[in-house]
Amino acid sequence: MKGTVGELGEFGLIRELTARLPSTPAVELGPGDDAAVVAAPDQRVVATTDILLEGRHFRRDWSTAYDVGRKAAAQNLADVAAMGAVPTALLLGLVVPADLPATWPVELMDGIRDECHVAGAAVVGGDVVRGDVITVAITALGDLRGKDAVTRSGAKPGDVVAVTGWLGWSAAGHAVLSRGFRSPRAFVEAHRRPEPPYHAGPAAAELGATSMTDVSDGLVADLGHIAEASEVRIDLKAADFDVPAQMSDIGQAVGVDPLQWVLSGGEDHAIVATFPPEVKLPARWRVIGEVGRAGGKPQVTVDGAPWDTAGGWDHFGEQ
Ligand SMILES: Nc1ncnc2c1ncn2[C@@H]1O[C@H](COP(=O)(O)OP(=O)(O)OP(=O)(O)O)[C@@H](O)[C@H]1O
Ligand SMILES: Cc1ncc(C[n+]2csc(CCOP(=O)(O)O)c2C)c(N)n1
Ligand SMILES: [Mg+2]
Ligand SMILES: [Mg+2]
Ligand SMILES: [Mg+2]
Repeated sequence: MKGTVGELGEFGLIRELTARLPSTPAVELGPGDDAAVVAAPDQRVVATTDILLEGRHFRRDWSTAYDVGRKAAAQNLADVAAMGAVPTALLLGLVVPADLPATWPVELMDGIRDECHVAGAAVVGGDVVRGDVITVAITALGDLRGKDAVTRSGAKPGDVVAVTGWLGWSAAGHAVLSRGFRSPRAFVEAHRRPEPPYHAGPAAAELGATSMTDVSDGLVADLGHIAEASEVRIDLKAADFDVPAQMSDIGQAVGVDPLQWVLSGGEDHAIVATFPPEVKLPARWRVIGEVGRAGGKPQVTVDGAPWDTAGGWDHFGEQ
């Protein structure tokens, strides 16, 4: 495709974007009208939104448009899964400058479409606006299939804490990229394209998870939200985390303790949940700690002590 977004124009761009979407029988009415119509057999809908901003969440010299699309969709679809729901639909709000090559938003859409396919969802609409900074604002919807949502507030003292998915890989990849390197590839790829374990969300709900969240900001920070909402203490054991040898090598090379990435690196969208101790967890779940009584202050401890550095990303913090 030749030319810029400005040359295509608003409706030319919308045509190019929507032309790339498969027809999906589950969606009653897709893009093209004032709004979409999505079936909700459950009569409730799980809804969530997250923004990716150029410079803050991605760099065009680090990630392709396709990568950004995969990541933007993943970040939202993981939130749906973390409620115990199955992702169904997604809407894309897109801000782009007029001089952006038209291939960029088109490849972004390919990435979003493909990540939706992984999670079983469909793109049902969106909006495009001209602006100075590329902004990808996604809203995702999901289906609870008649079950209760798994919130952040149900953890009970005595529960076990378990996680599935990657931890620290995206942060290690970010450390590599921000020092001007492009390898080790596995970590750089993890930063560009997280792989949330979508099916683990609804599976955890079926197993009887008492609380759940995805790890977007960092494990300690995100478990901190569970500790606060559930009014409990969460105790983690560092020895329960395996730090891959290659991650340790990167840590050595850049002078960072890799446990920092595992415990407070975000953007891998692992799923972490609490379960009653009698629940038999499938092998994909790693038990990493337990829930205790808050004793005054809900908090997350590591090996018995409060985690003393930042537990994760804060958009207004010092990074
Ligand atoms: N501008 C806002 N208006 C209303 N609610 C908001 C706003 N920003 C965040 N929230 C709500 O606050 C809660 C926490 O938001 P947060 O973005 O930290 O969660 P998250 O989307 O799971 O994490 P992340 O954005 O790191 O992926 C969510 O329920 C979210 O809907
Ligand atoms: C260019 C660039 N610089 C820094 C980072 C790291 N980063 C940005 S946002 C975020 C937390 C999740 O965001 P949110 O809370 O908005 O979901 C992290 C770890 C990046 N990805 N790209
Ligand atoms: Mg959010
Ligand atoms: Mg989340
Ligand atoms: Mg966040």
